[in-house]
Amino acid sequence: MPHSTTLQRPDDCLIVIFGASGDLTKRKLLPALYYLWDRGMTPENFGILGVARSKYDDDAFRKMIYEFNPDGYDDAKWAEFSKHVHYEASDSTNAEAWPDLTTRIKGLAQEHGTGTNIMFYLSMAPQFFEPIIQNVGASGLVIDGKRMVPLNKEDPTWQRIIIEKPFGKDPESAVQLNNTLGDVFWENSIYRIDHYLGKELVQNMLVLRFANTIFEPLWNREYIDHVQITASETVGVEGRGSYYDSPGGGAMRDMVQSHLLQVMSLVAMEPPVSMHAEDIRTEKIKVFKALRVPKEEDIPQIAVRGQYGPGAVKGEAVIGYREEDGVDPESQRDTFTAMQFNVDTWRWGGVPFYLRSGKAMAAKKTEIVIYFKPTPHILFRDQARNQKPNQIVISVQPNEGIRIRFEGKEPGVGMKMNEVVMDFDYIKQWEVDPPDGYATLLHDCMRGDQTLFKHRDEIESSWYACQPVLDYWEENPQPDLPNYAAGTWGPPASDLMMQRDGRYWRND
Ligand SMILES: NC(=O)C1=CN([C@@H]2O[C@H](COP(=O)(O)OP(=O)(O)OC[C@H]3O[C@@H](n4cnc5c(N)ncnc54)[C@H](OP(=O)(O)O)[C@@H]3O)[C@@H](O)[C@H]2O)C=CC1
Ligand SMILES: O=C1O[C@H](COP(=O)(O)O)[C@@H](O)[C@H](O)[C@H]1O
Repeated sequence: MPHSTTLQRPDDCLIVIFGASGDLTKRKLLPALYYLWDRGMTPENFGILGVARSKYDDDAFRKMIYEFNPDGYDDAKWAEFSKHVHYEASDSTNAEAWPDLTTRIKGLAQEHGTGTNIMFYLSMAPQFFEPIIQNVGASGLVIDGKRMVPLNKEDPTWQRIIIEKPFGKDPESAVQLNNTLGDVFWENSIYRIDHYLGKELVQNMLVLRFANTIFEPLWNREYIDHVQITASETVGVEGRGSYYDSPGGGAMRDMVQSHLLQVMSLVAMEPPVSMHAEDIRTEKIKVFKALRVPKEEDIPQIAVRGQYGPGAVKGEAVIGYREEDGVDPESQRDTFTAMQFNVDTWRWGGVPFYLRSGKAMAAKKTEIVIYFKPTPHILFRDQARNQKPNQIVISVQPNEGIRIRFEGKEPGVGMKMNEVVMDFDYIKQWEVDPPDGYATLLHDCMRGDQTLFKHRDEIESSWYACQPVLDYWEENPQPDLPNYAAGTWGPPASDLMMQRDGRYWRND
């Protein structure tokens, strides 16, 4: 299936969301489905079934979703859309609940005329993934999960599963989860979601690189000095203290191993032979396989663990991580991680990729910065100290856009240079706010497009590159934690890591 931005209508299907009483469903999934429906991008025939243990019926569930964000829905349109929305109070982790659940699913498929196509969505905590997958497998609802291609074009029956993060907490658990999924579904029916891949400016990386001739010739070790990818957040752990402080939590697992390495793979991949999902994934997988697995002796130089203490974010006092509910007062968990990755390929030999992410930092921003090498010969000698490296800054959020920073002449007599910026501002250019990534990703799954979903090999290889650092941190408690005040750019060690290499984080 080629990756496409056309408004192709997906096949009829029933959407079954496990964990429907939770935060993700009301904050992201139902609004995204409403967004698609409002633009004619849902299937002609579709139904949505929310499943969780909380005691709602259809009407109470619809009301709960609507009341979470009434401004997000037009009343008349909601009345129409919500006819597609249903709820079953059931514990889907329990096999005994499944005969009734299966009957309800089949009944709704008949009511909405969706045939046997089903999109399952696991919007649950990770400990529930495996029992639910096994119960789905045993239900008999997955009739072609193991079929590689539709039997014929008149009968494009499918059952697909979207699975939320976190995808394991180490390589072993990721492999086990992949195996459980593989017992029920073929790889081409498994959609491991990463909402960062749904972000407009992340997808724009493919267009920037592969729809233009001016960038690609420079996109290699000859011209690029290093790459920085930052995802900083001003929020702390926001009531998720017990999850974040558990062995599966922390910034490395929550953001770096998952979202940031995915973003990095789009920066580092070779041009695919086509925009077919398989061709794009093939190139991404090669990047993950080329990720250097760090040696223990290198870890103190290439990885930094941070944890926020009390401070102030945007003028508001913030308690330290260790004071958060559900957090061990002596916790060693990383609320900030900075790490240097290397992609050991011909293109990227010697080019470090510095990734960092943290909670309770000075600003919310996600950006990719490509730093170019200095000119091979300095002509403007008296200005040499002002000459900054060229940069391409891809602002994923906020201020979505792409900015190219280069040297220009200041007006007036004499040759004084200064940094100037060519600015593609997404919102000014297109006069729209970027759609939420979940709308794109749900639409892609219903169309059978896996381009923006993760293959099992990507997940497993990304764990192999991160796990040595996690193990090292586990075995070597760090006495200086907390080591950054809330509202700052992270611990001094993160700046030192860059300075050792003669480089600096872009913190504007
Ligand atoms: N929220 C977000 O913004 C994001 C979430 N995610 C991921 O999405 C998934 C869901 O997150 P979120 O909605 O925030 O989680 P919540 O904790 O808000 O909801 C999870 C759901 O799990 C159900 N549940 C809890 N305990 C049990 C149990 N013992 N047996 C069966 N069901 C249970 C709850 O329903 P009930 O108690 O009614 O059964 C609820 O519907 C997670 O994997 C998360 O990592 C990813 C990115 C962003
Ligand atoms: O997946 C996650 O992402 C959010 C940040 O997402 P963003 O779209 O707001 O950048 C993060 O807060 C959360 O801890 C993590 O689980």
